[in-house]
Amino acid sequence: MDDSVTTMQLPSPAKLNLFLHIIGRREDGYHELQTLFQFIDLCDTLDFSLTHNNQVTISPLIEQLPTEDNLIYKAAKLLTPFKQDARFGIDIILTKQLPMGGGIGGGSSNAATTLLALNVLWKCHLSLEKLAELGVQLGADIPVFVMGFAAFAEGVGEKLQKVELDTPYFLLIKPNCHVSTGQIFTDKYLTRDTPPLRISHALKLGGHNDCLEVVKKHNPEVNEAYLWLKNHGDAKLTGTGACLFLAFDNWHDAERVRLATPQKWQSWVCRGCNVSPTHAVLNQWIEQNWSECRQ
Ligand SMILES: C[C@](O)(CO)[C@H](O)COP(=O)(O)OP(=O)(O)OC[C@H]1O[C@@H](n2ccc(N)nc2=O)[C@H](O)[C@@H]1O
Ligand SMILES: Nc1ncnc2c1ncn2[C@@H]1O[C@H](COP(=O)(O)OP(=O)(O)OP(=O)(O)O)[C@@H](O)[C@H]1O
Repeated sequence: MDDSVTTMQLPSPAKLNLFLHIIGRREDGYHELQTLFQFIDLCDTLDFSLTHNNQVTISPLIEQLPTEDNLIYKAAKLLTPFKQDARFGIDIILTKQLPMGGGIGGGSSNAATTLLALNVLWKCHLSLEKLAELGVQLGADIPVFVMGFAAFAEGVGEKLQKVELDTPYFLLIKPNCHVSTGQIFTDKYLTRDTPPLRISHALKLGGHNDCLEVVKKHNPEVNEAYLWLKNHGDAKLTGTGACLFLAFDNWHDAERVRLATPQKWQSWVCRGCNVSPTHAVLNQWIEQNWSECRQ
């Protein structure tokens, strides 16, 4: 195998929940959702190098996160039984840009990117559907990153219908707090009875985020940032927070508000995407290395 097919660099994007309705709770504690996922072009980067030592290494270490708990490591271990050659290993370099505990799915995205890359480098030849089925064992947000299209999602977030959405610019703000998804979903004041919508209505009418009130209650700084952003338009919370976002028709307006954002909060202007940046780059890579991929 030549060098071009033993290394791969992929972007690992964030997602936004344009709305997040909780319509019920399953017996296992997981919640039945209706949500609209769109990717944004704010990304981590993962560099993969194939090895033949049967090891999975990840660098640099994420502070306070043992490698065994890193979703990248867990994703690699999930694919191990499907490797074409048991000696295959992988060295992964993670360049982190996405804030953690922000509700933008950085960890889930990293896991999905790893599944997609190793499926090719380790010649597992699994379908996207099979990778999504494996991924959901690690997290409800992983399937949408594996499938790679903007989607209306139901179930726990894994039943996906592809949608074509406007692609506005978003101002994204991260208040200085880390929200635990588990804590929000177990709060007794969380409302879990939004009536289910048909996809056509959901796309026409939009929606809200049922987690907002509970997240604001636990995190005064989210409330403060929400009130600030609301002065500029229809501010929304993504996932279980802490990140908030606001859509704009053009980059200049978004950047103008970003420049006015209190400096104590991290802020970005990014663009909504209907195709995951991971898939855009991966498809190019596969085209360039097609003959080796098929072996
Ligand atoms: C809030 C969202 O980000 C919206 O996209 C997701 O629903 C959360 O996805 P995630 O972080 O991949 O979630 P997981 O890692 O599977 O679960 C984290 C915790 O959230 C709760 N959880 C998650 C998803 C869901 N539909 N119902 C839940 O109750 C579970 O109690 C779990 O303990
Ligand atoms: N590769 C990874 N990158 C980020 N976090 C990871 C990773 N692997 C495991 N984690 C753990 O997952 C937690 C959630 O991180 P993540 O960046 O996915 O937050 P989030 O955007 O709030 O996720 P979600 O919206 O899916 O709940 C982190 O606090 C961390 O403990």
